[in-house]
Amino acid sequence: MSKRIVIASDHAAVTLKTELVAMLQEQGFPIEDLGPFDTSSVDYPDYGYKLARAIAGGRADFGVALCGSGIGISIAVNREPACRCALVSEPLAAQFARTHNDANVIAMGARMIGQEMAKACLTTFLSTPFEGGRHQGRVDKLSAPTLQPIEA
Ligand SMILES: O=C(CO)[C@H](O)[C@H](O)[C@H](O)COP(=O)(O)O
Repeated sequence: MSKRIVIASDHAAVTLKTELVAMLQEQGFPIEDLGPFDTSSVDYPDYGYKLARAIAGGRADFGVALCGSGIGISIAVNREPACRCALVSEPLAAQFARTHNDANVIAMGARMIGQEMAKACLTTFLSTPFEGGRHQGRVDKLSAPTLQPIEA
């Protein structure tokens, strides 16, 4: 079954969001756009929360989170324990986000990278599987309710 994707942004990344939605639709992904739908100023924590709740609630398998730098919305999404959100600006980082971190949300900054680079990052992200193995235990630690100290 095709991966279900949700996408959200703030005002700074509405144009990039529209481009990525069109690409994903062309590629046949079920994609839900959580907004916003115009460039009026909004707060990235609100849309990061909306996206994170959609992932946590099982409405989607993967998320695409966008803002001007990608930083603010990635911080917001990562407050939801079910989300592993990776901020990337080139495809190798998108690849590692999947192979090593099993990231389920990709964040990008519309004021940091061009549309073609963002498309390349997203394509890599969605086509790269998690490697498992030695990475599984580390990812499990990320998903625990709290991080645990190691013995000194
Ligand atoms: O979260 C950010 C910075 O880490 C994003 O770049 C936002 O899009 C940015 O802060 C919005 O800024 P604006 O001046 O209100 O457009």
